[in-house]
Amino acid sequence: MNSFNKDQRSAREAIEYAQWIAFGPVVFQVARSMRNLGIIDALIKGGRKGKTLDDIAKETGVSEYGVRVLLEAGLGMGLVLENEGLYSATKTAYLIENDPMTNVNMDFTHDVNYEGTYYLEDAIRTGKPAGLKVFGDWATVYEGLSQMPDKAKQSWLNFDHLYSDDAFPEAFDHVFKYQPKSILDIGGNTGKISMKFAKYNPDIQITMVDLPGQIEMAKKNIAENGLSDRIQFHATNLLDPANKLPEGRDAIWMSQFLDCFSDDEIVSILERCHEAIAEDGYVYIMEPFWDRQQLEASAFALQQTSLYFTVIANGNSQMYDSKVFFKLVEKAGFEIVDVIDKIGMCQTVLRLKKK
Ligand SMILES: C[S@@+](CC[C@H](N)C(=O)[O-])C[C@H]1O[C@@H](n2cnc3c(N)ncnc32)[C@H](O)[C@@H]1O
Repeated sequence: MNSFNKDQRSAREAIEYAQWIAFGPVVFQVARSMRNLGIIDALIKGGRKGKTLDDIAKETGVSEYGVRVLLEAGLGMGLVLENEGLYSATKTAYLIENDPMTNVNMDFTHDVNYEGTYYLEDAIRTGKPAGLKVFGDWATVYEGLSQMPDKAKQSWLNFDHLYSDDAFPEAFDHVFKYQPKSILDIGGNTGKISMKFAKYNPDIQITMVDLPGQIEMAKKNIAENGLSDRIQFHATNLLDPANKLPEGRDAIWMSQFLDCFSDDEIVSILERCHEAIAEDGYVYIMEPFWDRQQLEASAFALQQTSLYFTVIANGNSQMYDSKVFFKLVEKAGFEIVDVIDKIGMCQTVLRLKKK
């Protein structure tokens, strides 16, 4: 994919596009309100023939005024069609209502990022996640994740899981091909992936590494799934270079983890992986690199997700361009042995060995 090397819009399209950007937050809230108030659902149920504004107001219980302003905004946004007073839904409206990826992205944008993104400019100027204050007084979102309001936490988890869930078991086939006996799952979060490892292979010894708050969350989930005897825990903050990793495992797994760190922090964590891993072991990294996506829509979603890291998560990380990331891996003393694209919806799996 190389769609970023020329300006593909005519002057007229550029004017329209600039207005989309100028009204971006309004456009977003209109679509979300139409979804939440049942207006898109009513439009879809009206089929191609469509429904009158009155009918939609009666059906949804929203005032005529409310339906009118949303429908009119929806016309300009390409969500709504109008023919002789009858309103119907477009394909885009159908996706806003029914597409799981679109819904997870919208909820993540609203529940986690919307308020905080107001402070994006401050975040860029200071290198700090200036929007995180809307949730609490933490240095990074990860310290506060287990204490975030339920709705925000759920939308965060849904977002995180959407992009990694469908990468399994395909991603594991690339790990178990080399028959590791022990594995570190770094940044294991809820314990979901450690549990998948445990179920995939009954003999492998698993250690999950994460911050203390997440380890507590994971311990509970793992106990509820009856897998406590299979998984050990190592609570640590890897931002501190003095915090070493448990040694001697013959595989290290990190999925959607290193994107939580800056360039220098990634090198520091990988250097500690280098120290900790068995001499002939492999490090596996699963990341959604925006430059390795098949579709422009996927690259777009990842490029915009980077700003969540800037303003909410930690102020200094992102969804990486693989060209930038690969240099960091090599700087830490690793050689990239395999690059496997098209894992699940958007992931790439890297296999590294010590140089
Ligand atoms: C985006 S989640 C990845 C979850 C999981 N690996 C997956 O693929 O779905 C990142 C994880 O890294 C952990 N993490 C972030 N900063 C950390 C730090 N400084 N030390 C240890 N773990 C950290 C977070 O707590 C979180 O569980």
